[in-house]
Parts: sequence; structure tokens; C-alpha cells
Amino acid sequence: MTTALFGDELLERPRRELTPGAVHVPGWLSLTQQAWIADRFREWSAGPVPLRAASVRGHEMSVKTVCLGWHWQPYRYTREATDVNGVRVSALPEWLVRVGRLAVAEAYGNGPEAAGYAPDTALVNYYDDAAKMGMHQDKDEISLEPVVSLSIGNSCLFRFGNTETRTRPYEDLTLASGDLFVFGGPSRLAYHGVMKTYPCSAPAGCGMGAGRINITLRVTGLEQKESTHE
Ligand SMILES: O=C(O)CCC(=O)C(=O)O
Ligand SMILES: [Fe+2]
Repeated sequence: MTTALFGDELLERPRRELTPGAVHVPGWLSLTQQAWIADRFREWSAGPVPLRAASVRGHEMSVKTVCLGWHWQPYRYTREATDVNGVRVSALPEWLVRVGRLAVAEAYGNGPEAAGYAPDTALVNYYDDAAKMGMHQDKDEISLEPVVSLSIGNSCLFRFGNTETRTRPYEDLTLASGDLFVFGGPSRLAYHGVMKTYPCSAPAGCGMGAGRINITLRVTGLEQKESTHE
């Protein structure tokens, strides 16, 4: 059927600004880009700091995370993964900084904000079929520059709310493989979470046979330079 070949996905899921500064762009990454990033994910997962579930008050999160540039642990950033193996995390690759700039340009237009966007960390989350993430704010960064989110693999039910409470008003939307979501400006500190993922929903060719990955690029606002003597 040609409707499978030329699907209505993008018509059904138009690009949209949910709240001021929060922009969802479905299908932003091509399948080739997704599969290439999925390969990088498998490399990052092996170390120097392996993919792990962070512990919050003694309980492991269901999501597993590997970090680049800065290591996130509840609720701070360090260069060394002191809660895992004490080793320094890999540098944030230049190509991800570039993807971040392209993403901000896509969301807000190709102006000075995009040109000056300089993420210094990436949190790469892996969700198995049971994993979810409760409503939270991304507020361990000093900077209020936008967060850029990229999703690959299975779709999820993403909840994006308001800056005041974990509760309504919020909106539920699907983040599918290849989707871009940028939240900045008045929405930068909005509560958000992943209610569930949809097993077996990943498109063929995206590079993820199972599970979902989400990469968030962020500006920590911590020291600018990586020290050069290490
Ligand atoms: O997986 C997602 O789409 C969101 C991840 C997230 O909110 C986070 O890492 O802080
Ligand atoms: Fe978050």
C-alpha cells in the first residue's frame, strides 16, 4: 500500500509550540542520523563511565543514563562520576554541539540565540519497556539556556506541564523516534516527565531494536573550560 510508503505521520503530528518557548518538531532526525546516533550510544554505554541507573535516596531510577561533558548525579554535575567509578566522563563531541545549534535554530529561528548556543553536557537516557521518569524540573543547571531533547527508538508518552506544579495544566504528547523537543525561555523550568514507553513502536532502520533513548543537551553554566592539564 502506498499509504504505508507515504504516510500521514507528519500531517497528523504537526510542528507545534506547546507553551511559549517549548517547541515539538516531529521527525526532525532522518533514519540515517538516528541509526548513526544509536551506534554512538552503544559506544558511550561501554564507558569510560558505563550506562547506569542513578540512585535517588537509595532507590535506583528505572531509566539508565550515560553522560558526556559533565556527569549528572542527583542533584549536581561533576566532571568525575563519583557515584559510579570515579572516572572522568567523555568530552561532549563537537558534532553534538553542532546538532544543538541546528536544533535551536529549528525551534526558534536562525538568529543569535542559535549561533551562540553552546551546550556543555549531554544526558543520554535509556528506557527499557518498563522505564519511566516522574515529573521534574531540569534545574541543576545554573544557566537558563534552552534544553534540546532528541528521541530515538520506541515512542513514549511525554508530559509537559507548567513551571509552578507537577500537576495540571499539562499536555500529553507522543515523542517518537527522530523527534526534537526544545524547551527554553518561559518554559525552561516547566515540569515534565515520561509516563510510559510503547514497546515495539520503533521504526525499522532507526538503529534501536528495543528500548528508547533520549539525549538532552544542556548548558550547565559551570566552569567554561575543560582543564588542559589532564
Ligand atoms: O526522556 C525524555 O524524553 C525526557 C528526559 C528528561 O526529562 C531528563 O533527562 O531530564
Ligand atoms: Fe528532564
